[in-house]
Amino acid sequence: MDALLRLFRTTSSRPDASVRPGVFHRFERLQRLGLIGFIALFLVLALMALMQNGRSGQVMQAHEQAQALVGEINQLRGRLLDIEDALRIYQTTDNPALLRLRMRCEPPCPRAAALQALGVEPAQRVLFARIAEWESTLGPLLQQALDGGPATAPLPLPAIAHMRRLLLEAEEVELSRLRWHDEIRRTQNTYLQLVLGATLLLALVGGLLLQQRTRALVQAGLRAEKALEEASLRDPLTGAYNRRGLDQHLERLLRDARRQQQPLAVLALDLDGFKAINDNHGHAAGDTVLREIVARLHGTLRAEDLVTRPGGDEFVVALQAPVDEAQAWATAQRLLQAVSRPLPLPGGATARLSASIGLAQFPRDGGCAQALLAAADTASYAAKRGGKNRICVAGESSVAFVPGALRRVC
Ligand SMILES: Nc1nc2c(ncn2[C@@H]2O[C@H](COP(=O)(O)OP(=O)(O)OP(=O)(O)O)[C@@H](O)[C@H]2O)c(=O)[nH]1
Repeated sequence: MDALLRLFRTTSSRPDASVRPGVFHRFERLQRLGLIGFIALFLVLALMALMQNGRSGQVMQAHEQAQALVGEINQLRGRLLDIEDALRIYQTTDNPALLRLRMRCEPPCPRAAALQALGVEPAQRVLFARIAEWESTLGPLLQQALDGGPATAPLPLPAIAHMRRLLLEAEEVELSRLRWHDEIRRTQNTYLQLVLGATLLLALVGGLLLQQRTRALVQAGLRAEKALEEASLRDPLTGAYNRRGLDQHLERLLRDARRQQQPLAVLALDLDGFKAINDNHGHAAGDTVLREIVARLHGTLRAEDLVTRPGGDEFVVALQAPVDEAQAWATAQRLLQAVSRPLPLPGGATARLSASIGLAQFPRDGGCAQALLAAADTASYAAKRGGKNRICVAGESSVAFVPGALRRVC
C-alpha cells in the first residue's frame, strides 16, 4: 500500500512548469499512470468477480432449492393421482383390495411434510402448511376406506382435488422462480461479458498507446544516442572533429583508399604565433580565431575531406582518396593562403597568422593512421623549425613551400 501511495505521489507531483517535459519524462509519467490504471482495473475486476461469485452462489442455492421443491411437488401430485384413481375404482367395484393395491407406494412415500421442510419463502410455507393440513384430513378418510368403510361416502375425492390444486399453485410458484433464476443468470452472463469486453478493449487501447509511446521513446533514445556519439567525436569550441573523431574517420578514409588502391593525404597544420593573440587580445579572441580557422579550412576543402582539431592550435586535415602529391601540395598551399588572410577579432581589431604544415601521403609515408599522423607531425615540426609559414613533405624534409617562393629547403 505504501509503495502504491509513493507511486501515486510521484505521479501526481507537478513538474516545474518552466521546464518542458522531454519524451523520457513523459514516458515515465505515462508508465506510472498506466501501472496505476492497471492496478485499479485489476482491483475493480477482482471486487466484481468476488461480488458476482457471491451473488451466483446465492442464486444457485435458491435454484437448487426450487428444483428440489418442484421434484417433491411432482412426486406428491403423482401420489395423489394414484390415490384418486384407486378411490374411483373402489367406488365402482367396492373391492378394498383394489384400493389397497393402488395406494401402495415405494417407501419413503411422498409427504407434504417434506415440502414444509424444504420451503423457504413465508408465503410458500403457509401454502405447504395447508397442503399438510389437507393431507392429515385425508389420511383417516383413506384409512376408513381401506378398513372397508362405506364405499360411497364420505370418500375424500373433493379433498384430494383441492389438494392437487394447491400443489399446482405451489408448482407454478416454483417454476416461475426457476424461470426468474434463469433470467438472472442470463443477465449476469451478459453483464460479465460486457465487463470483460470493456476490460479487453481498455487493455488493447492501453497496450497500443504504450506501444506507440515506446516506439517514440526508442526513436528518441536512438537519436539521443547518435547525437551523443556524434558530440563525443566533436570539439565543442569549433565543431571540428576531435582526436577521437580523427581516429575514427581517418580509419574509414584509409579503408576506402586501401580498397580503391588510391593515394590519400594527411596534413598536420600548426598555427604560428597563436599564443600572442591570446596574450594580446584575450582568450575569447583566441577562441574566435580558432573557430574562424576551422571555417576557413572547411571553405577551402571538399565536403568529403576531414577537418579535425586534436588539441590547442593544431589541426589535422585528411584529403579523401584519390589525391596525388601534386593535388595535396596545391591544397596545402590554399590552406596556407586561407590562414594568412586577416582575421577579424571581437572589438573590431584584426590579426594575422600563418601556419606550419606537414604533408604525409598514404601509402608512401605510412600504411596506417598512426604512422601517417606521425609522419605528418614530424613534417609539421620540420616546417616550424624551418622558419614557420611553410609546408614540409614527409620523408622529403628538404622540400618545403614558402608563400612567395616556389620550393625551398626547410
Ligand atoms: N583561446 C584558446 N587558446 C588555446 C586553446 N587551446 C590551446 N590554446 C592556447 O594555444 C597556445 C598554443 O601554444 P603554442 O603552440 O606554443 O603557441 P604558438 O604561439 O602558436 O607557438 P608556435 O606554435 O611555436 O608558433 C597556448 O597558449 C594555449 O593556451 C583554446 O581552446 N582556446
